[in-house]
Amino acid sequence: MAQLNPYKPPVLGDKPLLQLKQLRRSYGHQAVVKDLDLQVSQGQFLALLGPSGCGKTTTLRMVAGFEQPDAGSIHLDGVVLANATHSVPAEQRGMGMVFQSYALWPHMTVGDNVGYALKLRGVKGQDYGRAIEQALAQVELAEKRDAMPHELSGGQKQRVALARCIAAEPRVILLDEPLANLDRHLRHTMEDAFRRLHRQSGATLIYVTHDQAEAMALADEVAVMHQGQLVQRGTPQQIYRQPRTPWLARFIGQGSVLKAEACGALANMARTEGQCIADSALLHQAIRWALPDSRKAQRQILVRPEHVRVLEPSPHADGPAPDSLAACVVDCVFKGERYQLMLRLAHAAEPHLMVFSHKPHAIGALVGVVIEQAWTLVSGA
Ligand SMILES: Nc1ncnc2c1ncn2[C@@H]1O[C@H](COP(=O)(O)OP(=O)(O)OP(=O)(O)O)[C@@H](O)[C@H]1O
Repeated sequence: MAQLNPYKPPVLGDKPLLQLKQLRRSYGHQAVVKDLDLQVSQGQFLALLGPSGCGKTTTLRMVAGFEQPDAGSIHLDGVVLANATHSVPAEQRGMGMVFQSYALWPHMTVGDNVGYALKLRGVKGQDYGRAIEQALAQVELAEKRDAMPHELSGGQKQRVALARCIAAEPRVILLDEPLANLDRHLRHTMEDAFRRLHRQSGATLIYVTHDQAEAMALADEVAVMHQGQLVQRGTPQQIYRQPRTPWLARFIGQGSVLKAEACGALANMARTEGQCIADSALLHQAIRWALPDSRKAQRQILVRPEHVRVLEPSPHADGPAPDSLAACVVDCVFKGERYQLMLRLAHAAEPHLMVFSHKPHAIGALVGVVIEQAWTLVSGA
């Protein structure tokens, strides 16, 4: 008999449900996934984020059982699902997968699409009907049970695909860019649907995306991949506020990576990565001193636009205020709620700084800026 309510309330387990250990996969001579270690707890919503081609889908396909690792292993609840010599078939892994293309059967009603896996398992009668009803209710499509797929919008089709996955009672739901085919408005609606589903069901989800805004909005943790490797993993807030490397700092959110010289009172910056520096005078001095030909120790720092204040030029002053950095406006773009400015910093090794402003600024205007805080990065990474 089918278990009609497969999911428990969202409780994150201490022990990982899914473990990827030193996972490797190559195609020909190209190593696509390199010694990847990743753990997912019961009830967790993990986003696997990275630029196109970084190996996210290959990783997900190895977890699903569509690809076999060359080395390393995948474990579910302590049981080996796959390694280089052994692979549990995809249909025996207890995984559900939702793809970019909804892959619904066009000749079946929404209800029959959702119940397809149950029927294969021999579920019939009231149990079958109730399971479909519950799965469709979770994605708020109960009223579409008798509709045909071609009568649905893209977002509705994707919700049916999700309901079909839920109805099959998987232990882990794997989602491969499920919103990639939808327009911006629908994507936001669907993000709400995913969040609600996770909150209400406590399902364990791994969500592959190259869209950082989507990953941040949805997941309780984000694992960022680059060139087949895990770069950093943490809550969306940690990934945004505390990126380790210049690459990640540029990939997530908006911001400028500047060089800062570390000497004298700034010596700590030479040694310390992963530190928030909230001393404007110190930061300005470090940025001014980091000249391109400097042989002194330098550190790269991340400056987010929300941490930069643009000073109004005083009509009487010849130059910028003494406690600010001098800059020239090279670009000003209207973004609806604010303007995004690109500034060229005078006397800095890395000349460009992105900032926000509530007012437009003329290209070529001279302004002063105050950098209120910055984050130190691993240099050279
Ligand atoms: N079956 C295959 N045969 C050969 N190369 C492959 C195969 N599948 C993937 N690749 C290559 O492996 C690399 C990683 O692909 P993968 O699909 O895992 O990346 P991704 O991060 O999911 O990218 P995207 O976001 O564009 O889907 C790419 O360079 C891709 O061309």
